Amino acid sequence: MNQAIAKADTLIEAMGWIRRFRGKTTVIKLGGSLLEDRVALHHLLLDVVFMETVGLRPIVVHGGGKAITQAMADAGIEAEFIRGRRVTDAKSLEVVEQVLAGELNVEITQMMEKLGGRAMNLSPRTTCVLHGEPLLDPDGADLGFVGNVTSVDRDVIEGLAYTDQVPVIPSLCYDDNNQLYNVNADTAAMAVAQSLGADKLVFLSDVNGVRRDEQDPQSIIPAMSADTARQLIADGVIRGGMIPKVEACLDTLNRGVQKVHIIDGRLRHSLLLEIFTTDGVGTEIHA
Ligand SMILES: Nc1ncnc2c1ncn2[C@@H]1O[C@H](COP(=O)(O)OP(=O)(O)O)[C@@H](O)[C@H]1O
Ligand SMILES: CC(=O)N[C@@H](CCC(=O)OP(=O)(O)O)C(=O)O
Repeated sequence: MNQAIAKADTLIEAMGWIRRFRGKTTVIKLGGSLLEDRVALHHLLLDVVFMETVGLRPIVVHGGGKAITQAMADAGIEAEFIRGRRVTDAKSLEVVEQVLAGELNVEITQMMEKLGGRAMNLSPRTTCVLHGEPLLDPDGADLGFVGNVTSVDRDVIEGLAYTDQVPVIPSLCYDDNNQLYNVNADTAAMAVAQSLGADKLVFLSDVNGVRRDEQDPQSIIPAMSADTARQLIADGVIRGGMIPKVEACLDTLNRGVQKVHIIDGRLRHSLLLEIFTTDGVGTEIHA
């Protein structure tokens, strides 16, 4: 009996948070490192289904960097990255499209449906909601078919809320000439969050947050200012795949999204902990 009462207490405790965030949009970016861990992904999608069930509006944007690199290797193509972005020629783009739109997008949507939620895949193979243009590298490097999102079909995404469906969006966009581009998924999540005026943007990765020493989980920085983040990139403390993530956070804070978090998706219920507890987990970047 006491156990049942404790469960009821937990529900009552959650009520304040649920009221606070009901109807509010949270963009959740799933990284490829996390997508490799099916158990962690299962728990995470369960959190997303829970959020939707209690009236929050989660939107999932996903990458799949690790799976793309593996599929490219299988096709005999060597991966090359410049400042965390994959150089994408025509052949690589085919692989990227197959992995992101043909495989992961469908799998995530199906997993959510199996967990009792309703989800809708919005990909170039169904309904593409991201539009953009080629991304120009600041140092003039040729990135190939790498895109930058310039507009998002808000109406399509927001319309799904009326049918209780969670949008699931891969990081691909079309330009005006129907050319497809590979978009870094952190950048894509940022564009979606900005366009919808999201209340929260959460990056779920395979590290516990931004660390002073990449190898040392204890060196996590729980909160940092935009200036510190820029300095840590310049100093090389933040490198590789963490660069576009932090850059996306900085850009997002400039445009009115209130909170940006980088958290460990492998930690069970990290998403719910982030939203429904005072302390939160991972790294929060503030203006
Ligand atoms: N200062 C840092 N703190 C934490 N991780 C870092 C840092 N600098 C680089 N990284 C790397 O960034 C990776 C996360 O980026 P990425 O692999 O692109 O993740 P995702 O697939 O989730 O987008 C980490 O696994 C880590 O290797
Ligand atoms: C241009 C560019 O770099 N695109 C990314 C898209 C996937 C992605 O960003 O996946 P993660 O979230 O797992 O890093 C890529 O090809 O890897």
